[in-house]
Amino acid sequence: MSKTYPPPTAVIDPDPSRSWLRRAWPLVKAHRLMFGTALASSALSLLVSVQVPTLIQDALDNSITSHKVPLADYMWWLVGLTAVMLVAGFFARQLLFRTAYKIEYDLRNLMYEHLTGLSFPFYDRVQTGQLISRANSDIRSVQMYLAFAPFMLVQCGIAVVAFGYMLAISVPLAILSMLPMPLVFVTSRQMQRSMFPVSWLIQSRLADVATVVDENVNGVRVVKSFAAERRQLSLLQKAAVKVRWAYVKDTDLRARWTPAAQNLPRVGMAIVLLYGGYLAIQGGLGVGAILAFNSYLLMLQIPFTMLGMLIMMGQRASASAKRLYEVLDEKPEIVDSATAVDLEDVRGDVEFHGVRFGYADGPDVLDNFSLRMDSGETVALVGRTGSGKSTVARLLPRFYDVREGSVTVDGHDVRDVTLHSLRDTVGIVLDEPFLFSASVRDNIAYGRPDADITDIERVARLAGAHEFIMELSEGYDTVIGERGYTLSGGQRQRIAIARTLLVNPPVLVLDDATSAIDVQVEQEIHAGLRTLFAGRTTLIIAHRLSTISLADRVVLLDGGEIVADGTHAELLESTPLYAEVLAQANVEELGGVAR
Ligand SMILES: Nc1ncnc2c1ncn2[C@@H]1O[C@H](COP(=O)(O)OP(=O)(O)OP(=O)(O)O)[C@@H](O)[C@H]1O
Repeated sequence: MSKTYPPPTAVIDPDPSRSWLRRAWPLVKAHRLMFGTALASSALSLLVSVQVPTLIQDALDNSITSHKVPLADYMWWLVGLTAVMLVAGFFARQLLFRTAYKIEYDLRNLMYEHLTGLSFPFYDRVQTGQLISRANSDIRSVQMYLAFAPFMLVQCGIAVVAFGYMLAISVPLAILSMLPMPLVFVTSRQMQRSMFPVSWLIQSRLADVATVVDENVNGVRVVKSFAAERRQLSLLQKAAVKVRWAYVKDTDLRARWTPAAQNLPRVGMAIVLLYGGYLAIQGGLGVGAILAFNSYLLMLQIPFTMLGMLIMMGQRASASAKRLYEVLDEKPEIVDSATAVDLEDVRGDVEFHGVRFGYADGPDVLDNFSLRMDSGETVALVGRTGSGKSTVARLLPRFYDVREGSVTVDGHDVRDVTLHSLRDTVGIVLDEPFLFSASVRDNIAYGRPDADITDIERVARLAGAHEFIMELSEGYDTVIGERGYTLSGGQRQRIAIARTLLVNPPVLVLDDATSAIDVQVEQEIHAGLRTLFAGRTTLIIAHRLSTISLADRVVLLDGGEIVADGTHAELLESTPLYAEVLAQANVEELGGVAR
């Protein structure tokens, strides 16, 4: 049963000329009620805590020293204030962290939603693994700053109130006791400044370790087949040593700076003791006042050390936000045009007309490529390796846009129809199909999650997958290992064919989709494949003679354009290159079998 999850409550401001904080502001604003209550509760709790030293001072001076007021009065006041601080502190923390995690949820979903919407050219260009592992820490640092910086500012604001109380007790003592505070600020700022680069280093080195581990795990089959475990291990060790070095450096710096930052305020206490004590001896100040002063000084120390941290967090968040925005500002290249219409009642006439295409800024892969496929026709596309066959396949569902010319389905340019309806119309099966770590049933039903088991079994039979699925330990409920590695290449391909067939697309593209299926098994499923192709326009990219024989027509691709078009027998007769390509492909296959 599928459950729908709430979408992000806000999006970032799209104007890239604005500061990162302004652009992120809508994320905070979306939770303003909760966040505002958190900040108000925190301010209340802090305001009350500022009263406590004064209360103790009065208790000392009025009850203990001079017995003017019963001590119990102060005790009840203290109990009352503590109760308020408890409740306000609870709400402050609860709501603050909730806001922080909501912001994080929004940011993470925004990123993921955006990444999902980006087109193939982006994924060709960017190292997505690094990007996603970095995104996690970037999201965290932006979230921390957005939620905790205002919280820290409230603390700083309360420090001003505390200082007001100190001034009310004694102006000269207040000023004198504050003398070490700039030093506290400078020290903590220095501390953060020297630790900032190291914390960056830790993050990027951790990302390096993650990459090595990821490659080791995902490439485990290559690693083991070359017996390269030692080499991989030493790569990992090298990366791990670098992480350790950075952590040790971080600890060194902490050990050097933290005691100074923590103990410097004691200089202020010494001043209070010395000058305050002098004033008390002179009779100008009560003992309670000295005690209250010390408490206020401690309260003031927190914001002064925090300011340094706040600046550092701001720098980090700004760098992180810029990286996130780089992705969020990336515009999907392949999108529905404003006037896009749905492809409906598709017959399946497909035409490539004078297509010129190349990847990114690269050279043309296809040049003046024209191909017409009538509804229901099965065409095999043959060509040397690298001649652009897969590229043709990718243009049909509009994974990429052509540089010149057009690709049409039923006469509609693929750029004029909605991507959704186009991709429902054109089913594509790749040679290395990606399967998910889910049950066989869920994998086949990927394009139609509500399909019932009868339909799933029907397409599995057509794709020649039913028999081996039934032999799996739990049949259709067997969970496939990561990327489908618990199945053979041919089995994976058959599941992928079934998955596409379930959607019942009127146009089908098989890009080397049966290459890993045993020649004999392929022959066995030919009857099924023929049934599949009947009634839909099918483009088969294949090397094998047996697969090519399923087609009504064969076209030969060379130098980015079609050089021959006809039946297999005609091409064999008229075009020496065709025979050459076939011979090469089938020799390779035989060689592969021999190896
Ligand atoms: N994503 C990509 N980005 C840049 N260039 C690419 C990309 N995909 C393919 N190419 C280039 O385009 C050319 C055609 O590749 P294509 O995969 O279409 O060939 P093919 O005929 O299917 O080859 P094969 O039979 O080996 O699968 C090649 O030179 C290849 O290097």
